Amino acid sequence: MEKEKLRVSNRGQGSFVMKCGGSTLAALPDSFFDDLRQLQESGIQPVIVHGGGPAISDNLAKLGIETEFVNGLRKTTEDVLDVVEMVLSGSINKQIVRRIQKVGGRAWGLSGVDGSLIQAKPVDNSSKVGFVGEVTHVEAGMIQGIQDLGYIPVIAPIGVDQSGQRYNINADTAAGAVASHLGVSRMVVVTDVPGIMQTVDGQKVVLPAVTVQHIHEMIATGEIYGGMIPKVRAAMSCIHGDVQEVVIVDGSEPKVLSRVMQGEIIGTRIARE
Ligand SMILES: Nc1ncnc2c1ncn2[C@@H]1O[C@H](COP(=O)(O)OP(=O)(O)O)[C@@H](O)[C@H]1O
Ligand SMILES: CC(=O)N[C@@H](CCC(=O)OP(=O)(O)O)C(=O)O
Repeated sequence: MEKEKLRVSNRGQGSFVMKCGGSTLAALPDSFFDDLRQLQESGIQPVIVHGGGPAISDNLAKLGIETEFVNGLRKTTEDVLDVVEMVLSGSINKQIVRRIQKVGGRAWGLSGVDGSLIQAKPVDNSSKVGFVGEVTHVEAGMIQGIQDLGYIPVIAPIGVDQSGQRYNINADTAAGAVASHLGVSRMVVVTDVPGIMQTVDGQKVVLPAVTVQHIHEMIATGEIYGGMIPKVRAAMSCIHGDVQEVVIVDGSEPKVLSRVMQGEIIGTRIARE
């Protein structure tokens, strides 16, 4: 166990977890995936955890299944869960794999169910939100095995427990848990805004860095709301472990991933204080 932990943490230095939000997936240019491929070829080992919230909502609407969010989490009935798994583990996961392959990269898609990669239990307010899970364990060795074979792991955020029950996990939460268990030093959250924004003197500005205290204040004042809340929560919980920083960036910025990896000040950085 200790040996496995050491292997995992040594590996973390050359690896990063990228969370790719459903809000931005369709808009990501081929050059984004080409940048990712080049990073991998240079010896950096990316891991992707993706969302797909808008595509889930579209599919639920087509099927006439009602959907609602409780504190940012989708209320997940058995019917909703079927669609969530179909969209995340199926179409979205394979779409990302194909886009990486299209630019000559190597990608291996799987969900948290495969090999019990993401183990989960019901969230505390499951009586209100249904089959929504929180992560109890991530099989980091499996992710490394895929990396050792030369592939970029592309992970859909569905969790599973020992009884075989599956859970819908918010993708930011799942990415934070993967980053922590893998012991990477950095998580990059790719979304549709250039970072955490605040209105200063009537102008919207991107904050280059935020402290945990500032995040709490911005949530309290409503300046951080909706889909940004699970991102900052995931960031605050993973920077307590091996993860040194979480960077929130806009996926449409040219070469955004390599710029973050080179330490350029871009997007919003949440680091350990
Ligand atoms: N302070 C903030 N700065 C920037 N975006 C914010 C902020 N607070 C809330 N948001 C919202 O968070 C959204 C990103 O979350 P979300 O739509 O869930 O994206 P994703 O699909 O990438 O997870 C932004 O489009 C914006 O509407
Ligand atoms: C529990 C919960 O809310 N799960 C999310 C999972 C997808 C997700 O998080 O996608 P984005 O990253 O695109 O928001 C959902 O059902 O929408």
